[in-house]
Amino acid sequence: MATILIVDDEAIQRRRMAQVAETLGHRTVEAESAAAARALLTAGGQLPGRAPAIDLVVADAAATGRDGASIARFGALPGAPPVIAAVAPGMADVVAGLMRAGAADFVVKPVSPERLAVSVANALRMQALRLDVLRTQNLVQTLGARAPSPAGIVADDPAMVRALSVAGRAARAPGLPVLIEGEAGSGREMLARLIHAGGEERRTRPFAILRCAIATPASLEHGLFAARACEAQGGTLYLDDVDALPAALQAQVMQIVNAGDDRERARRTASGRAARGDARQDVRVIAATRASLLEAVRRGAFREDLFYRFSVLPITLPPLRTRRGDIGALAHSFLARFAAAEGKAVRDIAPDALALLRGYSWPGNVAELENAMFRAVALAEGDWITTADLPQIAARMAADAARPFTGFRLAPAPAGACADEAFDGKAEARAGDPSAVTLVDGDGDVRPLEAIEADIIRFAIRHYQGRMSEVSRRLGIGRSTLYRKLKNVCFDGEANGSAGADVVVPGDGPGPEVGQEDTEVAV
Ligand SMILES: Nc1ncnc2c1ncn2[C@@H]1O[C@H](COP(=O)(O)OP(=O)(O)OP(=O)(O)O)[C@@H](O)[C@H]1O
Repeated sequence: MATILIVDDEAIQRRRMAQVAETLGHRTVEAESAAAARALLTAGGQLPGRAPAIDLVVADAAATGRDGASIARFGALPGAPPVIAAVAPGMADVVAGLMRAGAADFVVKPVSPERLAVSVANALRMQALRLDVLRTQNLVQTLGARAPSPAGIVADDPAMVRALSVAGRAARAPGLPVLIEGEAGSGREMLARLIHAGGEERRTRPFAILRCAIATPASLEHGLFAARACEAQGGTLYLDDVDALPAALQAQVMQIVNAGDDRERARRTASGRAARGDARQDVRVIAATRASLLEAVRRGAFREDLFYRFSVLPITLPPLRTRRGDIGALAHSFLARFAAAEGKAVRDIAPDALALLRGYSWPGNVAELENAMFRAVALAEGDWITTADLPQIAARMAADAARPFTGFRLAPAPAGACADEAFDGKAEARAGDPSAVTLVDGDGDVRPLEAIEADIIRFAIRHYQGRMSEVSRRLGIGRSTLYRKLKNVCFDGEANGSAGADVVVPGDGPGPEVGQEDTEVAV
């Protein structure tokens, strides 16, 4: 049940809306003017970032007069309750202004119960997400202040916001094992360090790393023993590529995980006496895998019971090519960090260079982008990063583009492939299908024109290696139209980034990694 503030100067209208809200199971508070509403909102501890006593505002646009926009703007503040504007029919111009100012939605009076129900449910859902993001942001900022790393987390994409939100939950449950799934370079280790440094109990303790795919079985066994006995004492054991862990050692990990479960249970229930139990077992396991662990279970290569233990807190990091909206923010964040570290004057990325970055498929994910920006900053001579400072990316795009474009593909992309994968060779390899633009989605329906257009523009950028004048000439559209489409159509993850989902935290320099006791074992 939410508390909804109804703002309307006509008592009868107020009551009508309040009744609808109450039939939906919500509590209501009423105000007859914008001033009265503001007083209620500020008195109730409604300052940005604080838990609201009022969860949602439904405000009549006419009643709030010129103040309608300020109420709507209030709704856009971090942590403030969302505002639904109630308008008379034919007030389209007012609606546009209110939505721009920050209103979450609008309803046309007289408000039907069904419409209000949908609008209220959506606004409350969005608000829950915003608050979750704020909490994650607070966690990240706390880390920035207390821990030397991570330098900055960029997560505009909803899937990344979700991953950070689960990471926040994991940090607050220090005994539970965590599984992070994602491709190489997608940020798995960074997230593991974030979880470690975000937990009160472990952040000052060691963060030990065991790289299962590159260590020999003997050194792995030694490393696991060392981690349990002393190296990761009271801290975190990060098992990179856990799917490569030999069966005998999986049993040992299971023991560590069981001990962690017992401690977590004791911590949550009572005095925590059991939590003090065997100090040698006090290690939290965070496992990472780039292959599907479920697949490994099916093959009999990974213990099913251990897989289920890890599945309590699974986090999936999406590959960079499926969250293109994050590319610009990541590139700028790396630019700021490296320019400061190298003492270079370069401050920004030229539009052509940014388009090049956004058009590339990034098989090496964020790690590859980080490297590309490091080199670009080293090469840059002026204020801007230009396409000339990204020679490797241009060359790889040229190689991509050298593959023949065979036309439109009517068949849907292979399972698990995103539209972009048609260009990076993966879909091709899996489906034996040449590079093509997909016309039909996985359900057999024709894809929206905008999505097909976005694929064609991305293809053209690759084909002409980011030479935007050539791209716009060949596509027969002006450069400004091309840039507008890049912003609004091609990379809609960025354009549609949910309000308040900006978790870009300023970098704190390329300092040492989390925890002075950071240790790498057995490799
Ligand atoms: N969302 C992000 N925001 C800022 N930096 C990021 C983000 N994701 C990853 N990075 C940076 O990208 C680099 C690669 O990340 P990380 O090492 O965590 O990847 P990984 O998945 O563990 O890959 P690998 O196991 O191949 O090293 C790191 O320097 C990390 O700090």
